[in-house]
Amino acid sequence: GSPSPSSSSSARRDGGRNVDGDWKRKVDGGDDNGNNNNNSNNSTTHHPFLSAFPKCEHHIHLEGALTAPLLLALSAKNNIPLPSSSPDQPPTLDSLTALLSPPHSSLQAFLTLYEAHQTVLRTASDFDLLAWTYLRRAHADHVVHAELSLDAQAHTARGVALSAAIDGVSAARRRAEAELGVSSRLVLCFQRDRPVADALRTLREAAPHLASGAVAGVGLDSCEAGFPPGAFAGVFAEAARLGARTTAHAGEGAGWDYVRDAVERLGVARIDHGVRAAESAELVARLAAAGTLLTVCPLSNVSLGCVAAVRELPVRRFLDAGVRFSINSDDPAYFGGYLLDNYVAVQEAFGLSVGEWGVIGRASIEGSWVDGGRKREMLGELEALLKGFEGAEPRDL
Ligand SMILES: Nc1ncnc2[nH]cnc12
Ligand SMILES: [Zn+2]
Repeated sequence: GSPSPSSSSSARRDGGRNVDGDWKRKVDGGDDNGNNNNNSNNSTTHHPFLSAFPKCEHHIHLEGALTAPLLLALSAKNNIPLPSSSPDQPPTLDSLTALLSPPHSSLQAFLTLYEAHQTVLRTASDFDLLAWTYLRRAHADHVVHAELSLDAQAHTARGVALSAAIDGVSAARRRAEAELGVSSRLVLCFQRDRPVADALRTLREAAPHLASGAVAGVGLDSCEAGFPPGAFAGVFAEAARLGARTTAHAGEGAGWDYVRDAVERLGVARIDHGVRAAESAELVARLAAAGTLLTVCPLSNVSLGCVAAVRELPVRRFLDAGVRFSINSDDPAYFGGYLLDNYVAVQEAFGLSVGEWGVIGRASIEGSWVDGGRKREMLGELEALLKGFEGAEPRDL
């Protein structure tokens, strides 16, 4: 169906009384002022600088923001059963919460669960509710700009119209801009373990949405090892001709050579994850020289066993080498935290200075897919914050 101008009214129509009142509070994980109380430590009270930091999130899969309350509500609304360990024991809030909680045994094990869960998404208003719930939660972490990924093929393969998914997300994005002042973009990700021809078909179907601005760019995700980026060179060349921004997951589940392949053969100016690029000094120098933005996802990398702990990530290495990167949540419902939690985890592991956070913040803003005016607005807020905390100790940030 077509999206309504107000996502709250469309959600109400689809979800009946479940979508109001208690349910809404549970789904949002917070009270009606947008204060969150789930999935989080005392980040806000203990980290005045990181809480107030104007954040750009570039790597968040909307399907990865399907929290346990949202899964239960959409499963009931659309009459789609959730996978359960036993047929006569439907999942409960507690059992689902446990299932979603990290660690996950592998990227593939996580992806299998994630794909099973997203079958509860059927209508434009479901996508609207999902995107709005995420954007509202992100706003509580002072995310000022968000670039939202969507696995288009996973939905169209289940019979959901591409335009329904896109229209639903667009409605939530408009509302977030109007009510929260959060700017956002939509990124359609091709799944690299599906045929290249399928990606090309999806790109062509998305062309009108690229032209309208409802879709800003394309990405490449899913199981990485064995599916090198170069296979999609033709798709990415056509996407660029259509005016799409481009990014690709690389260097998460496979090695640094996949990062090089994505840069060389897909021509991307951004890499999602990219942390294994640190294994090649030559590639590190090249990424720094090109100004390529890596969208690093600390809690994701730990949750999927890519690294044993956040302190093992090449954060210092990248800062020292001048590699630009942003910090991101990837799939917050599955990896134990939203964006502020990821910022706090980085600070606890590395004890960065105000100046180093300035470098990260500027790269995040400069690397966002927004115009110069929006960048200047966000930079102005960042510089004012940095000035206010000049000379502060890392432990007080
Ligand atoms: N971390 C991840 N890696 C690859 N594909 C994904 N899709 C959602 N999350 C992903
Ligand atoms: Zn990802």
